[in-house]
Amino acid sequence: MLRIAVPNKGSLAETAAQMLSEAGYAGRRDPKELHLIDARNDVEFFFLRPRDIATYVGSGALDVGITGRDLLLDSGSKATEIESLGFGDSTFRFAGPIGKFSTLEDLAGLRVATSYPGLVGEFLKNHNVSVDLVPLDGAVESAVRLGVADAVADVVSTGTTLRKAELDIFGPVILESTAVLIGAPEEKPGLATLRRRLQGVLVARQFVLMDYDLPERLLDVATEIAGGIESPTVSPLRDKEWVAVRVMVPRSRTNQIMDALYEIGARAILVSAIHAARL
Ligand SMILES: Nc1ncnc2c1ncn2[C@@H]1O[C@H](COP(=O)(O)OP(=O)(O)OP(=O)(O)O)[C@@H](O)[C@H]1O
Ligand SMILES: O=P(O)(O)OC[C@H]1O[C@H](OP(=O)(O)OP(=O)(O)O)[C@H](O)[C@@H]1O
Ligand SMILES: [Mg+2]
Repeated sequence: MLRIAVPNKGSLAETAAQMLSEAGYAGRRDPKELHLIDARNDVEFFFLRPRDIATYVGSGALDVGITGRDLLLDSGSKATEIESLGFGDSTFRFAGPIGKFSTLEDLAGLRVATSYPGLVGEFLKNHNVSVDLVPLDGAVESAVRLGVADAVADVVSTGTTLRKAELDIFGPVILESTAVLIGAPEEKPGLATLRRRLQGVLVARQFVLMDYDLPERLLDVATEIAGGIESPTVSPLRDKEWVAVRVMVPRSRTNQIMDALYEIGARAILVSAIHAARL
């Protein structure tokens, strides 16, 4: 039975649970539930703090887990990143009082507050800048105003928290993070099925099906606009000069592609959602 660690709280928890449910796995009914056996799918879920997941997986106590790339690197665990899961994107940045710092070197010898000391310490070491790290549990943006640090290093998503604290980002990007599937040093049977299922969910989220009718002589031009994953499916119509075409297209480009196809002469363009996929 594959043992899977899933975030029980925080930014990643809801989407992770949703993704597993779309992949056909059982979900917990009570948000306080910490353990769930899904016998039908031969997996066992452990709901843990996202920060701790890399530790459990790295030690081999659990086989795989869902966490943030930043949390994985911060933990120093032996777990490895298997693939990104298309949600929980964030950037990890330095920030300080507006206009005070411009380069990483400006931080030398100063106090930097963070709740990711492993990640930030490693980054600074690689850049030969020595600072006094101030480890905090969260809300690190307040550390400058309250005088316990000169700058912070933290997760930035919309930037709202930094603006409210009157801080500004500076220096190089520490890390581009996203939710990732991580695995124990030794690969376990059952992992391939989980990966295929999660990839199916990603495909279903990222693509739509597009059907349209087209004069056959325009097929090459239409294929330039939307080529599908391998190649478009083309079916005959009763009118011999026309064909029906079906392609998968990236959801984010749906309207541009519809406009372009209409422009060259496609008609009856219909878009439908994909509920599940194995490519
Ligand atoms: N806006 C965001 N705020 C915080 N973390 C985010 C955000 N967007 C994505 N993440 C990612 O979520 C993970 C942090 O999740 P975690 O549950 O530890 O923290 P949290 O959402 O700050 O929850 P809490 O502070 O309540 O513990 C990291 O991988 C981080 O990059
Ligand atoms: O750029 P933004 O969209 O404002 O998001 C980033 C902020 O969100 C997170 O804080 P969270 O609410 O998790 O509180 P915490 O710092 O106590 O973890 C993170 O630590 C940043 O402070
Ligand atoms: Mg937080």
